Amino acid sequence: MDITQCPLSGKTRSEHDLLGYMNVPVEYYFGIQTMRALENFHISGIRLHSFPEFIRALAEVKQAAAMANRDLGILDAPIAEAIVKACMEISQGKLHEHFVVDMVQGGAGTSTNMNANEVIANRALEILGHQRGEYQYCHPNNHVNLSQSTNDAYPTAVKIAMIRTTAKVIASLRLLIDAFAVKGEEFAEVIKMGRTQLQDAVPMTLGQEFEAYAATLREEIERLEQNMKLYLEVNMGATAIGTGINSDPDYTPLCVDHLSRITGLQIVAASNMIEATNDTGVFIINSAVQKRLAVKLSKICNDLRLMSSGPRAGLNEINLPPMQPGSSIMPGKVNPVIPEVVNQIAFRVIGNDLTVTIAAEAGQLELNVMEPIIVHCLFESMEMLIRGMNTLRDKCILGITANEEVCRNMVYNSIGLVTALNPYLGYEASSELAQEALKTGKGIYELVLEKKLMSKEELDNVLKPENMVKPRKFAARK
Ligand SMILES: O=C(O)C[C@H](O)C(=O)O
Repeated sequence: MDITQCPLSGKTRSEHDLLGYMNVPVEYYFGIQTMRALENFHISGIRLHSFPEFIRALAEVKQAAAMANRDLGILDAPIAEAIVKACMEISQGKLHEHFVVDMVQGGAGTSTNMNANEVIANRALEILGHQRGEYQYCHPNNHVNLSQSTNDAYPTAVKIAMIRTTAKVIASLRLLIDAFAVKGEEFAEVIKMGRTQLQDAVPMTLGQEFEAYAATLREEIERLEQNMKLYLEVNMGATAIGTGINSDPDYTPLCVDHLSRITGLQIVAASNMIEATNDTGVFIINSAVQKRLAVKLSKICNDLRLMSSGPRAGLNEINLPPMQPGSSIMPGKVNPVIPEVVNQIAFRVIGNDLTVTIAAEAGQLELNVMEPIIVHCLFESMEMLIRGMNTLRDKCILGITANEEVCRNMVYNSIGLVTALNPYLGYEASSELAQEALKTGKGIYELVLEKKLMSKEELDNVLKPENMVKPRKFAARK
């Protein structure tokens, strides 16, 4: 819930901008420019306060800028201190309900930047002992936005928030990987049929299947961590287009130093500010990395749905924990709702990646004005991935059980078992066996003994689970 949904006293203060005057409810810490954005952008319905890490990062950027301006002597110390205090309150979680603009907006993020500038200015005014709206003492543009433009402050805040949100994605991913690894060990002895093209292939263990899920997801940690490092390069001091107009030559290093200390991140200034101001390459990579993770999660969920299909007329190799009645008409039916919802998250992340790609491509000359939709997509994808992975782990993976007998019977009744006899009988004889088994309905095991192709001891040894699920030494072929 944000402040615009709360009951108001009806009292207002008058504020003006280049378009004229507006009455701003006294309860609001934001001012006229945020009011304009509220009127203009009823778009996604998702407001800034849905992403607290973003608000925290905006406050940290504004704090670093105020400290650098104070150090340079271009912002009076009492005003700087009030701004710093207001920013610290916000980064600690206060006043988030006043960050109300829609995430999706025209104007390259100016509405977001002004929402932050106005809330900080009004809180700083209170700290200085003035009334909200008395901007002659602390002004959103003149003081809070000093030495900045949206075009450096906004992407810098986005990057800091992305680093922290990515860390949360990694934390959830690690827990999910651990859950798959635990199941990998639990199912280490469960022999089952491996399949390619959805046809019987060769045996494996269910443990190998689950350990492979852990392994494929483990690779994603490195991809996400690499991406986090790219976000450390920022363009504070670039101001509008990277030339640094209206900023002091010493502002960038000072601001970056303060920002590093405030955030605890090793932030560096971009070497080419013009490039850094119009480039969205880091967002493209981040989106691609998220898509890669989403695609892998979705593939795994497809597998879980297949392996748990049934219970009587499907593969029925595993049981997913039942989460809810599946059907309004079919009594007793239970659906794999958790993998299904994770599939849908993946579709959304894949769609968001396309949006990010198109928006990144749409940059023109010195700026990419499409950054708000990029930012919205990236945050949405990350938040959905975090929730999706937590849900998948807690409500599905940890509770999976194996139908050992079903898995084993499918191996011993399968024609695919014949592949294990290849090295002993040769491809031709094995093919004939497979065809006969198919035609007669007899098992491979039975046929080999019937035709005296191998002794029972030899056959049992070859078909031991541990001999079929990993490489082994063979005698030379004659
Ligand atoms: O808001 C600003 O500081 C600049 C704006 O994004 C613009 O380039 O028009």
